[in-house]
Amino acid sequence: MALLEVKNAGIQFGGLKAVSGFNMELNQGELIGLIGPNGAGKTTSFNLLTGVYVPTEGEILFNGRRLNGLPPYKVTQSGISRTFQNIRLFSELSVLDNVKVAYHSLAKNSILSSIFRLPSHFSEEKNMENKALEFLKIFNLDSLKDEKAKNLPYGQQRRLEIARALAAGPKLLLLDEPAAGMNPQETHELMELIAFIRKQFDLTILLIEHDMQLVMGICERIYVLDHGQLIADGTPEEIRNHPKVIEAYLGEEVPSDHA
Ligand SMILES: Nc1ncnc2c1ncn2[C@@H]1O[C@H](COP(=O)(O)OP(=O)(O)OP(=O)(O)O)[C@@H](O)[C@H]1O
Repeated sequence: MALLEVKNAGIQFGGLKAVSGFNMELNQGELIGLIGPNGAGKTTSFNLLTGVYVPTEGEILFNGRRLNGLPPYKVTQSGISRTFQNIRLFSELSVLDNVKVAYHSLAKNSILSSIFRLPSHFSEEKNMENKALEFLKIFNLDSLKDEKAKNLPYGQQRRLEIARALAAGPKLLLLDEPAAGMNPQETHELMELIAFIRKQFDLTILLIEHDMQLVMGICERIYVLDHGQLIADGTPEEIRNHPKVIEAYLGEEVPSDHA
């Protein structure tokens, strides 16, 4: 059984079909790209997968369970985490607290034990802090744990957002343009980091990315959207030579190794 099955899913806003008849199957452990020209429906697809939007057509199954209509926090609890195209951190909170927030949404302890500051509250708090620090180490952000998130350079903010998404313990990680705004060196390091965390945490990763070198270099398969429709899916080689993909990208960035 596929980890994620998207069957003819779509959403309409007024008269606009932002995404329509979208089919996708992700298997455990795959690293898959989702590409398409501006406005093709990529972020909308992520919003469908994470409960931000409820599909107006089709269905989404995760581990065989129907996700349609689940609110975003329930989707996170069921094992799907994401990052955003425009970084969404708690800018006034410390780097460490930004990661700890992810645990709070999953914490087993009751609100009462927090209010009355029972011993279990403190041990869970300590536990969360240690786990959060482990993630920060992986992302090379541990020395910045007390810094406010807003003071980090852009590339580090992107990494922090991924660390936070990972801290929620997902099986499926959705990354929306993780390399946006990064320089080539940062992008290269990010590629290595993504490959590493996939192995280390036994993740399945779906990646939206405009950097074609990144997508073609690390993804096993690629889905291509255009005007809300899936126009192709296949290996990087198949996608690179696909006539519909080439047509969709005419006048835009052409997906090649050297893009
Ligand atoms: N909440 C909404 N209400 C109305 N239209 C929307 C809404 N969300 C998305 N759209 C429209 O759906 C279409 C797809 O947008 P989307 O942001 O998913 O594209 P994208 O492929 O992620 O583009 P980009 O690469 O520019 O980020 C666009 O025409 C957009 O204006």
